[in-house]
Amino acid sequence: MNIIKTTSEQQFNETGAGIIASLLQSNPRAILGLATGSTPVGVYEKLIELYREGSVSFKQASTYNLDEYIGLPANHPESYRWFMNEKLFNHVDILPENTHVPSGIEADPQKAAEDYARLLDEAGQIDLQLLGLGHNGHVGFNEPSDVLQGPPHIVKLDERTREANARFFNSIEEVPTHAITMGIGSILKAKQILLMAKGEDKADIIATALKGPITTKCPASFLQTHSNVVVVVDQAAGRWI
Ligand SMILES: N[C@@H]1[C@@H](O)[C@H](O)[C@@H](COP(=O)(O)O)O[C@@H]1O
Repeated sequence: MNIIKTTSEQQFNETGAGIIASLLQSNPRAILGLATGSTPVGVYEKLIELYREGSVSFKQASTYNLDEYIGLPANHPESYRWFMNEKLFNHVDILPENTHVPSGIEADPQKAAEDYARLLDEAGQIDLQLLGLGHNGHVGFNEPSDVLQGPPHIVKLDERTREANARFFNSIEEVPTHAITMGIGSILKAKQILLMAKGEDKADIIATALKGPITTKCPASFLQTHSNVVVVVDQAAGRWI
């Protein structure tokens, strides 16, 4: 596991974006697994900058997002499809049909999860999976539990996760109770994983995830079983690792 401790917000974002940009430069047809949340926002801004400078293109790339809230349509400002369009896709040369986010509005969410699983299988191996980290050790929306699931599936969100994400909604009541997420198996299939975390509030959980026991109670701990993980943290999140 390669741990990179950055010393400024700018370096944090540049490091994450640099890893993604180098992949796209060496393999323009790269398949990227992307994440939402506040952590990757600056990384996406930097990637847009690199695209505008002409140093990176997404024209032949394709993307698969980790997760989506159940019940939020693509035009809801808190849906992850909207987030991705706003924060990255609308500003680079990626073809819309090459961007994939699970659908949160299907009448049968279980089937939507199975459809996403099929789509991922057809796509082949993800070259690089970008991940943020939840305060409870979740990755994507794989919440701590007695059991974890491998393929994409429906999850009931932890109250802690809903509270953490309530900052993006008008009230906690508006935060969906369920989501569709890639499973831990889908995530671990990626060729390379880029885990990013910043801020003091992530210091304990990232140490637990990377140095503690591998347990379903901390889904991110399964990243210890992957042979190609790069971890990018700031000083605050990285203090115990
Ligand atoms: N489903 C997302 C995760 O993919 C994300 O990594 C995590 C951390 O979010 P943040 O980066 O805002 O701390 O929480 C969200 O709930």
